Amino acid sequence: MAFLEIQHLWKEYGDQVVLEQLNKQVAKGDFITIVGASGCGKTTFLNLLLGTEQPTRGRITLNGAPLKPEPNAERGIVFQRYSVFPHLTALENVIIARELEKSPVLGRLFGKAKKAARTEAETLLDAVGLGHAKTKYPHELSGGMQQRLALAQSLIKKPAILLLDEPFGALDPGIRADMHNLVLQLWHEHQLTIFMITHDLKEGFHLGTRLWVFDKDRYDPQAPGAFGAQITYDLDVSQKDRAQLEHIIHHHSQPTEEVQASLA
Ligand SMILES: Nc1ncnc2c1ncn2[C@@H]1O[C@H](COP(=O)(O)OP(=O)(O)OP(=O)(O)O)[C@@H](O)[C@H]1O
Repeated sequence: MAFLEIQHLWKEYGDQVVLEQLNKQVAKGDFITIVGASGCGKTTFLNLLLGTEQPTRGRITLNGAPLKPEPNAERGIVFQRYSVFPHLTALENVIIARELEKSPVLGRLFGKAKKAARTEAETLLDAVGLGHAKTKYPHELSGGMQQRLALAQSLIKKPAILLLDEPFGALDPGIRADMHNLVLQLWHEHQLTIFMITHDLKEGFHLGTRLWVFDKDRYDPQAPGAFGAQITYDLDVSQKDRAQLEHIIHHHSQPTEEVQASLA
């Protein structure tokens, strides 16, 4: 049985077909990077995995059981725009992620449980390189530091699956390289299965073990919403090889200037 299985998955909004007939199996520990033209349904797909959106048809199973129809601790997400609480310090931001999970109504933990959450939050902040910034507020942190904080917030819930929606899109190249190393380290240490959307094909190739291209096989200019995107390429990129990257770019049906530039 596959760890995660996507079966005949469709997503439509009204008469707009966004995703069409996706079928995939994902093994535990896969690091799947996702590229595709703007608006082709990548975030919608992540929302289906997270449980904030439901398929129109088909289903996703995790260890053989249908995914719970709402977000829960088994799936964590980090967006491009920072999702941290502005009025809490870095440490409090991580602790509250645990509190909201364990005590969704009160949003508070007490005594031993609170102490344990604090210790875990401190360890995670050290792990993401924010050990020196525990008492700082988000506005006092750089973009890269805020994304590190968002990662720590997700990881304290011990997700099996981490969903990353262009988490480094807004960061400078140097900071991005540091974040790549951090994500690879966390993926390994926490034995995560990761789905990550990126606009940077080179980044997808560098980080992933599989690279998925979302694209429309069929397009009707008279009815742009009639056909949805499919996963047109599922490439094993675990063995990094520049020739393979050239191949992907060559066969990508809509090679954008951005993609070409990323090779330069
Ligand atoms: N809640 C919604 N209601 C109606 N249409 C939606 C909704 N969410 C997304 N869409 C539509 O679905 C399509 C896919 O959107 P989505 O955000 O998944 O694309 P994307 O590939 O992530 O784009 P980008 O790369 O620009 O972020 C778009 O045409 C969008 O307008």
